Amino acid sequence: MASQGGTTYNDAIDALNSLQTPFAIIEARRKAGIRPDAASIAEMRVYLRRIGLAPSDLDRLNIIHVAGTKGKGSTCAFAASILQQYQKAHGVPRKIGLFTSPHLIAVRERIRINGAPIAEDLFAKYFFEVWDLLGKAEEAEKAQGEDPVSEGERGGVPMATRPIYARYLTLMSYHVYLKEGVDVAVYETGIGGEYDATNIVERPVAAGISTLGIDHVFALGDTVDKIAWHKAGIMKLGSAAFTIEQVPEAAKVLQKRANEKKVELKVLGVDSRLKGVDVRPDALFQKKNASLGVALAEAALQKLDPSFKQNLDQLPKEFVDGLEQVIWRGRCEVKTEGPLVWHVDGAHTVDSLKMATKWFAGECASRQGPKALIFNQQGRTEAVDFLDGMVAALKSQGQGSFDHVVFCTNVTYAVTGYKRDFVNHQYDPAAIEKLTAQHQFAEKWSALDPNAKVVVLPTIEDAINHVRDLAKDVDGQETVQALITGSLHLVGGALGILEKADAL
Ligand SMILES: Nc1ncnc2c1ncn2[C@@H]1O[C@H](COP(=O)(O)OP(=O)(O)OP(=O)(O)O)[C@@H](O)[C@H]1O
Ligand SMILES: [Mg+2]
Ligand SMILES: [Mg+2]
Repeated sequence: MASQGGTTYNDAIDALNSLQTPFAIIEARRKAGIRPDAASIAEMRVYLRRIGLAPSDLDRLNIIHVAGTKGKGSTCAFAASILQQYQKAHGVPRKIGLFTSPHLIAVRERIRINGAPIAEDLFAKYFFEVWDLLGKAEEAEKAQGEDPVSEGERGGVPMATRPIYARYLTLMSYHVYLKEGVDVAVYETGIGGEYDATNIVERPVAAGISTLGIDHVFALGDTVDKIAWHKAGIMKLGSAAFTIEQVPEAAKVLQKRANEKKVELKVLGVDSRLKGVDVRPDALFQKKNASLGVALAEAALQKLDPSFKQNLDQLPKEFVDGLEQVIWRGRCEVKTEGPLVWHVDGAHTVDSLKMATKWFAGECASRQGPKALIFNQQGRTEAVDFLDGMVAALKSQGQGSFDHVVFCTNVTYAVTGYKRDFVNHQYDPAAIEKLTAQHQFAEKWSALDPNAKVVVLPTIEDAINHVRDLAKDVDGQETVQALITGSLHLVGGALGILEKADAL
């Protein structure tokens, strides 16, 4: 597909959506057991070359690289926010990049500079520059009689002209950050580490591995040690490496791989200098993320600013401000709408859903009134087993159970359907149409808690309106406490509705 003369942000998002792997192909690969492997990295290097860059060019970005099952994005946000505050006070670093995934409200949120998502026009400009460079380079290689297939060939499948969605954005981010003169960039891995598109960086400033657990079982393996092997792949000889305390199986693998790579891996406890710092939410997992973020920022500043000296007794003011003023949308957010209090969290794994439910329970402790849940997770059959943990987590906090439970799809609006930034070809369209997953969730929840009033609704907008209606019936001091969780797409769509157009 050519750029078709389009130049706007919407054109770019449409072209980007055309790079999604369709559901049918994902299924076929799954059945054939095709997983990301070393060839994925080889291909990324070819694409990088085709946009005129060598891996050594990425050294200029002074990359902080973060992998982990949970807390990657939060850790990255802490590190970037600290660097931001440091810059305000010292003028160093000049420009801070932050590359994260997935997006919550708009695709361009994944590529930030100095805290802000890149502007729509800039996104479109760089998007099509990369698009055209890739097209022309492939043509030129073919014209010279080079076989562009052979280098990145995987199992006889020729390399596509352009990489798939997430990898395209990774590639584009390098182009953007180098053109814009970014001198430190914080990168969240997409899936895993070893074979993730972000792992073409050879000399990061530092690598950080956040909490490990089970997720992406098909790509990474079904045990925490297999998963740890992948995440350990971002540690590089000559770069600082940090992690936090992990379950023993994971810790062992990380250490073993660090030894093999001759990397000194520092295992951080909760940083004692965080005492008195208002890290939100006030939960252990977030203090671990913050501790990792601090260590990564320190490692970067040690390289970028010769006058920076680590203070082991106390965090500098810029660090405290960075931690306290960090903005990381869709995680543990509270929004009050009259007699209705929304709690929004994008948790979508077993452990993080328990965590999110406990956080919600804590928030509910001081309020009276019914509790409502809006939940979805699309395209993961195992998600039905996540529900037990949530029921148990609420009970264990002495908060009883949800009175109302709503399962909906990630389709944003009842009338207009998906916002462009959320179009997703990777899910089974028939299952969305029939609300298959949602009916399974409903059946399971009714078995777990026969007293709950469970409903299945087609869209996020319908679900929100349903809960808003509940709030019309509460009296006096009561409020409806609502939790929206299970998927970042759900949460992003919900924030878009709750805050209208200005959610970004
Ligand atoms: N260290 C942690 N351990 C367990 N749960 C966590 C941790 N950090 C964050 N969470 C939970 O996971 C949610 C997502 O956090 P975050 O965006 O930082 O993770 P991520 O690793 O980037 O996840 P994703 O897979 O969505 O990219 C948070 O809202 C919180 O509920
Ligand atoms: Mg994930
Ligand atoms: Mg993330």
